[in-house]
Amino acid sequence: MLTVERVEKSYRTGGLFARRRKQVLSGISFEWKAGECLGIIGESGSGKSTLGRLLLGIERPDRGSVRWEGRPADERRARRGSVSAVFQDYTSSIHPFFTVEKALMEPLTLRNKRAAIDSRRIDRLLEQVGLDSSYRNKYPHELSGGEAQRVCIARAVATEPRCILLDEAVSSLDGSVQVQVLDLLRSLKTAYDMGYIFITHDIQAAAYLCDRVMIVRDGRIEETVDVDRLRDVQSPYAKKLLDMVMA
Ligand SMILES: Nc1ncnc2c1ncn2[C@@H]1O[C@H](COP(=O)(O)OP(=O)(O)OP(=O)(O)O)[C@@H](O)[C@H]1O
Repeated sequence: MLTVERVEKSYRTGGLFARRRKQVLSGISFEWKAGECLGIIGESGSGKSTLGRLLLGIERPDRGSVRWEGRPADERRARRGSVSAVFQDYTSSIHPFFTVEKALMEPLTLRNKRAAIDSRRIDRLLEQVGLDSSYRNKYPHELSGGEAQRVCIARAVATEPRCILLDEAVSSLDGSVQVQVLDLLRSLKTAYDMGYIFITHDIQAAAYLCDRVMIVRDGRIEETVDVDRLRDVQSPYAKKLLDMVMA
């Protein structure tokens, strides 16, 4: 389980020695339970990716806490087996000189340095993301956007975490490829019995994949609602966001 309590985050503005700070997240508290698919939605600049980095322990909050199974997210032990991530920029997520096989081996060998990785494991991972074994020897520049993102997803599931955090992971894919990747995520969720934290500005994509969405505005949680009650949102901002999609 992930527990986020009263998180605050600000950044210095105007250079290294500037005193002024911009508040990016304020009073963020929520829980994510195993198996759940939680959408975090909001407009550009609302603080979604900053929150994602705090959940991954890449950055620390100024105040408040982010804990996986009770341990602070910035402890590697807390994250191991708990969470992995897929980002928007699939081209730079895979080392340009790594074959797909090497890219998939990396998280497995990091987790278990001494174990020899069974090559059937690589084939199985590829198969699960809809790619055949001929992809093992391809380099990132030989992959389409959808294929590269499938490899990133295979990397994320390789260590079988409880949760995958997806930050705008389908946003730069073409419409039909987006739906294919969302369908893939749905099937992997069942196969691996895991959940997602799905960060996006796209309410439709969030509604397709998630059980619950949290609407973030100017670094605060505006409203959290179950997807099947999305039409019942209360806050004027959430209503406006929805109307823009429904129009
Ligand atoms: N490392 C940083 N240093 C300074 N300011 C930052 C930093 N990271 C983010 N910000 C600022 O924090 C605010 C929120 O950014 P963030 O990327 O979290 O928003 P977002 O909702 O993910 O937006 P987008 O959908 O456009 O990626 C922005 O104003 C951004 O300029």
